[in-house]
Amino acid sequence: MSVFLIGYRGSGKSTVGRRLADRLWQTFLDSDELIVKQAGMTIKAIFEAEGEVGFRDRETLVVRELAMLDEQVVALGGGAVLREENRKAIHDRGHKVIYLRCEPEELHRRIQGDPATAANRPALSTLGGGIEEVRAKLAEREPIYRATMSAELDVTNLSPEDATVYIARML
Ligand SMILES: Nc1ncnc2c1ncn2[C@@H]1O[C@H](COP(=O)(O)OP(=O)(O)OP(=O)(O)O)[C@@H](O)[C@H]1O
Ligand SMILES: O=C(O)C1=C[C@@H](O)[C@@H](O)[C@H](O)C1
Ligand SMILES: [Mg+2]
Repeated sequence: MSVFLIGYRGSGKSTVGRRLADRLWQTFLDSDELIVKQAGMTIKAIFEAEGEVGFRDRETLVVRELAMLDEQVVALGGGAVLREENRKAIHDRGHKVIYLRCEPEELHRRIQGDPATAANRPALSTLGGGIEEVRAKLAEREPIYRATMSAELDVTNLSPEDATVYIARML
């Protein structure tokens, strides 16, 4: 069994995932990092060259590989559980899925405060990646995150360290 962290961009999946893996003495893997490594391109460049569908196809292959492993802490991309086949790959192997829930305003603050990552992430709609997009996409996705998760943690007011401790206790 592995632990998969899901949630919107900026919820802290990569930050908390790395800390949680250290704490559990497990390996940390990040689907976005694996996609970038395999493609040899940034996520933004993949979207530009292959469209969102091209990126999602790559993501599906990576999720399938990740779901085969055990004893890992996995941070998934913000849209990685949108496809039914990805959710099924994770559930079929009985992995635990933690949804890092966060208020849209705080997500937006964190995304904006991380310009290096932001430069490599494409907008997801014609709303252009700002607070309006975060609100709209989160409202659309939250039911999917919740239908996928084993448990939810509201990280809006938690430091990465506190979020890590809470998840370790939940597990
Ligand atoms: N609990 C937290 N409190 C405050 N800032 C945080 C917290 N967790 C993460 N951050 C900051 O928010 C930014 C985004 O975090 P991170 O990259 O871990 O998010 P993510 O969920 O992996 O996003 P993405 O889906 O884009 O990969 C980083 O600058 C990080 O330092
Ligand atoms: O929310 C999303 O759809 C995305 C989130 C990021 O983690 C990346 O996977 C990519 O930028 C798409
Ligand atoms: Mg990340």
